[in-house]
Amino acid sequence: MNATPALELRGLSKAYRDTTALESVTTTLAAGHIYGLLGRNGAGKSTLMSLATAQAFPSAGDALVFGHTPYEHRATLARMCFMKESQKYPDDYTVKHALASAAIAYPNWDQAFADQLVGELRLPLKRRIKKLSRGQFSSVGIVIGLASRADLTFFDEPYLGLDAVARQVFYDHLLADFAEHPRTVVLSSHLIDEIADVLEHVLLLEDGHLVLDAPVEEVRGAVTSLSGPSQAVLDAAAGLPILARRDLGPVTQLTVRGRFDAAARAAAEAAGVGVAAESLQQSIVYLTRASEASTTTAHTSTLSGGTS
Ligand SMILES: Nc1ncnc2c1ncn2[C@@H]1O[C@H](COP(=O)(O)OP(=O)(O)OP(=O)(O)O)[C@@H](O)[C@H]1O
Repeated sequence: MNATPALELRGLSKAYRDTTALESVTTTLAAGHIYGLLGRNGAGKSTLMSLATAQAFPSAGDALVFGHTPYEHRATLARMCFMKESQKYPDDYTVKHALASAAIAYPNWDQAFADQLVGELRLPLKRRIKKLSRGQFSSVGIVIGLASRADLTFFDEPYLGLDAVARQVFYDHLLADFAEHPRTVVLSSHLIDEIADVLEHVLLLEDGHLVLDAPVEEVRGAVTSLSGPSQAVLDAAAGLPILARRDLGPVTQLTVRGRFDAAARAAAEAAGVGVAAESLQQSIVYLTRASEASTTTAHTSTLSGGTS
């Protein structure tokens, strides 16, 4: 595997007239992994992708793709694919035209794979792009994003309008094809739990700041909920940072930062305490709230996580 990072962002910022869309984002995306670029509406996800793919210029800082500034380097541009949620196509383009253009543009294009995806996603090849439903439009992006096999592929909210079957087709093919043809994939989303099983690493943006940059395995299960008789819950949580507490008469529900291994879980359960690892989405919500509360200056959380 190439040791040059797929993407290196150094103090990357983007300001529009009255909005700071991205504020001094610094991080490194190693080659050969699937990253989730997460954040609420307006957090800066699309802006980050546009800057990384040379579709917009930064106000400060830079984005290096495989060691090069992409807008100065044609060969690097050819290694990237960016499927935008608002991808533009010429007015008279049919699905077939869009796929034919992609076949020319992307050096690693796999036509057989594209044909298979078109079939599974039931895309009408002869229909004009502008006549497609929202889900069909997203499917075109999925076919191009996957079949291009670009070394660095960005999918900006790829599932918009897709039904459950089509979303599963996407996730299944992404994982299977990634295993056979390792590359770097960045998926933006605000539906964190839906894509959690696909991701290896999460980057969370809030108001243009990178507030979390951590492997999924560090985040998932880093927050645990305990519920049961108050004293037993407090005993089970001894020494762990408490992120939230709710008392309902004699019952207490605590959310703590920390993992419960099999022995700790068994001991807590023997004392009548229910133990549940929080989902990736809930863990991210709790951890970012906690980091906001404990520091007002440092923006990026790395997770050390208390364990039990
Ligand atoms: N061309 C522009 N001119 C002015 N402001 C812009 C422009 N593009 C984006 N912004 C602003 O920058 C911020 C970040 O926008 P961006 O589209 O990157 O967010 P996002 O995380 O992709 O959001 P969403 O999930 O809603 O797609 C928002 O406040 C947005 O309104």
